[in-house]
Amino acid sequence: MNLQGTIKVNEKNHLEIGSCDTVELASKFGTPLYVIDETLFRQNCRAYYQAFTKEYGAEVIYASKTLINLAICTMVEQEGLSLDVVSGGELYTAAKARFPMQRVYFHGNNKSREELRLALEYRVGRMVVDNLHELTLLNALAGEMNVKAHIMLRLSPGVEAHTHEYIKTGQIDSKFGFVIENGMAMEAVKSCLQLDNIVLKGFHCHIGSQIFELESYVHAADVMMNFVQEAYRQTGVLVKELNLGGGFGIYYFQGDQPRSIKEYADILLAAVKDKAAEYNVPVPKVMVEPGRSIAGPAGITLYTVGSIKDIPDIRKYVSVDGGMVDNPRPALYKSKYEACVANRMRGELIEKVSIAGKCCESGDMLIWDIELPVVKTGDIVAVFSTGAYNYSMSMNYNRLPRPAMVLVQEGKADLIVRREDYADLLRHDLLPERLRSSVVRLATSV
Ligand SMILES: Cc1ncc(COP(=O)(O)O)c(C=O)c1O
Ligand SMILES: N[C@@H](CCCC[NH3+])C(=O)O
Repeated sequence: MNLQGTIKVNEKNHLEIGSCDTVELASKFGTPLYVIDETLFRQNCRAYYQAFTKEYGAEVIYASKTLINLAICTMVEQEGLSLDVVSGGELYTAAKARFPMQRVYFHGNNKSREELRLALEYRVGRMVVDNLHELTLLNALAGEMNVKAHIMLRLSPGVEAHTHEYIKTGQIDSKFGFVIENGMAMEAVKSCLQLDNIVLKGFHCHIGSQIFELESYVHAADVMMNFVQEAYRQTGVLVKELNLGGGFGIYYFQGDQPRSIKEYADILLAAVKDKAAEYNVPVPKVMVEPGRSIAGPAGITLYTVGSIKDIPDIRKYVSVDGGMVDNPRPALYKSKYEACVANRMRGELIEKVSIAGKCCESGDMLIWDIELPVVKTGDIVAVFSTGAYNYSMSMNYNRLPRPAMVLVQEGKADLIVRREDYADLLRHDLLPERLRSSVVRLATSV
């Protein structure tokens, strides 16, 4: 078990986070419960700020798809990071949190007209343009609104990151960005020059997520800097900004060996500098877009154990009160997690169990074959490293209300996302007048 941040075992043999006893958190706020360690979240922001911004003047842009709400946005702002948003909803959240719009980057491979208009109205710092349709639309909208759109072009560098198939993004066969290899990217640069309301500021790429091999980033930096030079040579445009995306991996499970954020910064910035010299172009301003490595380790999820089904010599299923609805990653990517019995951290008897969710879905398994102190109904199970892509990917399948989220620090626990109730589930349901009659007649029964 990799206890990170303020997570520890207290004198009651309970799991503690942010100096809060998790058993008390579960009883006060109910379960399932997302718990965010404010100290670790801020420490991770600071580690990035120190390694990239203080050391090299690079900009760190928190990827809000990882986890976003008013409290998270506020902390990101306070820690001096910028924000990457990929939808009108994320943008609206940032605006409501009064996030400075100049520090917002708007991503997405299919932004709608309304989303683009909203981003222009808010005057976001950079639009990260993914395709020609968007470029044309953006130019037209900016013209109508009498503003200029400051953009970066998202490029597909053809770099394969060694990670799960579904979270790779930099390879050529991908829905994201302009492909460099086949000339699409250069055509896009040329198109920008024809468009009156577009100001091309830089290039962007993102090669994937949960990446441990820093060499993949060096490769991407090489391809991108080569393109900076080529674009300059072919069009006379010398961009001054290079956004190399996010993707830095974290520890989830034994065998995961993340490098330090400082190493990541040193290697990446050295690569950009070397390549600038090699390709004879000025060193651009560098940006990175971490998400998982800031929020992931800072979150845990608490569940209460309900039914336990023991199939002798085969498997013992321990069912909890959440599952794929609050953490779809094991079902989607076969992601592995570590967990503990939060109310009995050091148990004598250890047994192998599998932790199941409560959805009507055989694939709703959180953890297969984990060794835990003998688990009983009513125990609190804590799953680690759930801060990233859990709440943000949660759903209401089986009409399960989404859990609450608390922010803990130095013994204080504040609710930052309220638990959904049944009324929330019906909030958007409408009953047409013709169904309201107490006698519902079938169309055929005339
Ligand atoms: C464009 C872009 N930037 C940044 C990120 C953040 O990645 P991560 O959470 O792996 O750091 C993602 C997600 O993969 C992304 O698609
Ligand atoms: N949602 C993915 C990673 C983010 C992909 C975004 N480009 C995960 O949970 O690992």
